[in-house]
Amino acid sequence: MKLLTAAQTRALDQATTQAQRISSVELMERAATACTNWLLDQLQPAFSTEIHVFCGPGNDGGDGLAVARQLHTAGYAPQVWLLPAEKHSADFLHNQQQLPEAIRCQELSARRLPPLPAGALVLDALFGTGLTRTLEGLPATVVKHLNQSAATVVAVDIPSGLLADAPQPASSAIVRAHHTLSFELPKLAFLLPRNAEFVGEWTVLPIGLDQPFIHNTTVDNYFVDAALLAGRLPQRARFSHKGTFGHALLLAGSYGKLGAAVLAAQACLRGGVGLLTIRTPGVGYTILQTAVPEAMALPDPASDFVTELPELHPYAAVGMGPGLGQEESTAEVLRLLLQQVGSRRALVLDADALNLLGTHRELLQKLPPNTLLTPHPKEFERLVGEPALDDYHRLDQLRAFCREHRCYCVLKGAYTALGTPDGPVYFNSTGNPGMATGGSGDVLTGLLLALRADQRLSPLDAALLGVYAHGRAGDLAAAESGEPGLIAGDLVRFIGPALRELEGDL
Ligand SMILES: NC(=O)C1=CN([C@@H]2O[C@H](COP(=O)(O)OP(=O)(O)OC[C@H]3O[C@@H](n4cnc5c(N)ncnc54)[C@H](OP(=O)(O)O)[C@@H]3O)[C@@H](O)[C@H]2O)[C@H](O)CC1
Ligand SMILES: [K+]
Repeated sequence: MKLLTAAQTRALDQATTQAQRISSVELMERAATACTNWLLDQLQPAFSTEIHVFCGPGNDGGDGLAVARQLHTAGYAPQVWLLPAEKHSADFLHNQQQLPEAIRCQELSARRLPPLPAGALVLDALFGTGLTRTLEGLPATVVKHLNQSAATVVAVDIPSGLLADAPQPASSAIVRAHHTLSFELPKLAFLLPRNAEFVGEWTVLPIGLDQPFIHNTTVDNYFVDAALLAGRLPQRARFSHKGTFGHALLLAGSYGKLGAAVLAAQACLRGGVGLLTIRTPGVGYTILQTAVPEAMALPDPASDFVTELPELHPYAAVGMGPGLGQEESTAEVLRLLLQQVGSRRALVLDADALNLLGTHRELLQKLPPNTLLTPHPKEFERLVGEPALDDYHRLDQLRAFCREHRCYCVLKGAYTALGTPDGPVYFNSTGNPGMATGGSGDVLTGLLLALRADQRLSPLDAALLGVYAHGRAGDLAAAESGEPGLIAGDLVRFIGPALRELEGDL
């Protein structure tokens, strides 16, 4: 799915009314119907539920008025609260006129704020994507009132006070919704860590907006769902051979951290690699040959760390990082690797390989094009050399980093963000908090290494598929073990089923 800016969303509304020859009031009615149906699904059949609909002066408020009317028709008794304003949108005024007299409709003031007890339902239709500045005065007081209440708050389109696509002061008054109902597409703001407390659970409600317009709109950000990945992972042809799926080299492990190498190796095999060779310190030889008999082991002459780079000739892809440690001799291996890997061999760098890049910054200039890096936010900060001011600044840093180094960078988080050399950022939709556990990143590295070794996949597709399948494996594992009980080894077991879901033209 594409993530449109607020301005693009407005243009999409217009394109839809033109293409479908409907009025904007009809579109608003559709949007309201989608919200009402969602609410009825949640409510039924608690007709006694106390419902308060808070409406602002624009079309978000117009949506709220239409929902109130529809809920009334469905047998509920919503109360409407209006924010006083000098001007109102035409569609707001239209829906205000349509409001049945039986609905209690009152104007808000600092002294007239309704008590909102636990069990009450609040519909936040104060402001939507037309927000132009931070809320102050009465609107901010109302938001504070909603946030202090014990009621369940459902935001129409976006929590009021939150900008859809731009940073805002940390002190901004923003509704903390339990649920957010977004029309047709999610918004960039939903995917950023800082906004989780405002957006709550979010749901996209399709309202039949113009698909050709969406198709032809160029965006900076995508939300990666199964539909976006359809057809990107071909089924294996009967006559395919190990060469098709590539021979990968994994440099991983150090004394006390061989588990990282084992997990990455197992994930690489489950990811479908043709052949896998692992370079570990001598101490890892027996461990790897026992734990991962499907892989070949190439022990380093040193017992505790990787200190020598093997001959790269046989390999289609090289992965380096899990559990390596940050010895100077290992940094030297990374330096040689960057010199020798060439531009045709795929390269995946993670964990200590990234930390070594952060401490040997001159090596950053040697990254071959299409290198795939998988930092978590702290590793990313070390890579770029300065902390991010906020989530949007971090996204800017990600875009700038990928442009400068012509690389792909997987910034790990709740909605893992894949930065690409040409600018677009792809936010992943799969995964769960159970995956915040040791070894989860090592599994991702192994899986990505396998997909980068696969000769059929572009660097972008390998990265998108790997990140999505990793999260999906986490979701399948959590369904079995629960989130707290999930361990990285479970992810390995579910890589196969996750990839199978993506295979072919699902
Ligand atoms: N996406 C869709 O397909 C549909 C969306 N719909 C809904 O429409 C809103 C967007 O409506 P819009 O009228 O553009 O904007 P808002 O309702 O968010 O608010 C605009 C009014 O609010 C004033 N405003 C803006 N910021 C502030 C502020 N900080 N303090 C006070 N007042 C503010 C603004 O006044 P200005 O002075 O800035 O002009 C406007 O009066 C979208 O979110 C959906 O809910 C449609 O229903 C159709 C389908
Ligand atoms: K809202």
